Amino acid sequence: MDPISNHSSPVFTETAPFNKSRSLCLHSKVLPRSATAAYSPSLYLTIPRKKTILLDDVRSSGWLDAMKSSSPPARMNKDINSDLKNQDDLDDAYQTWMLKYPSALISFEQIMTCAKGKRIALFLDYDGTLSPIVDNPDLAFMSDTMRAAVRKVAKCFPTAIISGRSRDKVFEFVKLNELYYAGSHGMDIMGPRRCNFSSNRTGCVQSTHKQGKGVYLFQPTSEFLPMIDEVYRSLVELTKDIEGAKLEHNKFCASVHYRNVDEKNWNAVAQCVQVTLKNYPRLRLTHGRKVLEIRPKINWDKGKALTGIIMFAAGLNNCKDVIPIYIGDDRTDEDAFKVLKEGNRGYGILVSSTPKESGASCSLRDPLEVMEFLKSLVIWKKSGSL
Ligand SMILES: O=P(O)(O)OC[C@H]1O[C@H](O[C@H]2O[C@H](CO)[C@@H](O)[C@H](O)[C@H]2O)[C@H](O)[C@@H](O)[C@@H]1O
Repeated sequence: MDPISNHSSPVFTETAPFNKSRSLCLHSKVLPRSATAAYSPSLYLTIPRKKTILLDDVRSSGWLDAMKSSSPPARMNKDINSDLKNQDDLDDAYQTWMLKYPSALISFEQIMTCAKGKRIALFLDYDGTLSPIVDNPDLAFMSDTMRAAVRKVAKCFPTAIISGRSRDKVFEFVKLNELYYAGSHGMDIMGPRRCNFSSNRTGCVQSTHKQGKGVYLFQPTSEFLPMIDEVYRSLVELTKDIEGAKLEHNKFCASVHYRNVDEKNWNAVAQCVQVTLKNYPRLRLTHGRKVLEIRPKINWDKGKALTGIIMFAAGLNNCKDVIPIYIGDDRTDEDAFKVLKEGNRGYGILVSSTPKESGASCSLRDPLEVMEFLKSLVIWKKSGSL
């Protein structure tokens, strides 16, 4: 597989021939149509009385279907025989699915044969990839053994975490200094000072991380912060009577969790989000696993973040010999899989225990298999197979 050849980023543009002081600037395509236009301040949001009209909106726009299919359903507790039969069917379906998305563990040797002589760059999603999905997002801790595996693999290959969570929050979970972090679905990238993110260009600033380390920050949507704050506050208010609904402020993105909401009330959650979005035309909706996420309408996602980190970070600027491996479980990870697939470069690995369509090229069943894969990478590197 040809890694990062024919690379062209629609987002980062180089302003000078490459040298150590090469700088980044944002291509105008990235910026929202009216980057400087004022947004409507302090819109007071209420759910209109004519709920039926909104409900129709929610149904016709396909939101409810998308919400239902956003996460594998929990196994139903029927009688044991039919449950076993269902399980057999599910296993068969999974095996068939794996013909198209082979296990990255089983295909490990094959993947590594392609990586021989090249530099691997590793990209990891957090929730559902490094930590199992749990009901309370505040308690999605990764295990110490997973942390140790990530620490070891990061010593062998440049490693980045690309998450929908805010960068600070995902750092609190992962707690490893030696990684790149891209929070808010890639809209908040932090790299060490040695990387080539440059200051004095749109969105690039020098900063100091909590531990006092010098870092570069790349935040293409920083102007949206007040708007996201406002939307977050409005949605907290709007959803406060919906039992189980939970708002999460992910800095450049507001997330409305409905995992713990009774399915009969999902309409109400969707209505709150839909009525809010109508007042903020510069924001858009994306679906995650039992979560609706509101984020800036700009040409930036996990795929662009992956491209940016490869191009300008970790000394990987001569990308031709870099082979990116991206591991993720969520719909938003599909943006990164797409970048790899379209560029015919590297490997997208989908983490899923149920069959689903994906742009990934192989699969892993769950975070435990992800950990096995990371350990295999370390063993491979240490065996000098490069
Ligand atoms: O890009 P990721 O790192 O995968 O983050 C995506 C979202 O993950 C979190 O929500 C998901 O995991 C929770 C904990 O297991 C689960 O309760 C929730 O239902 C899932 O959607 C996180 O809370 C979100 O903010 C992220 O956007």
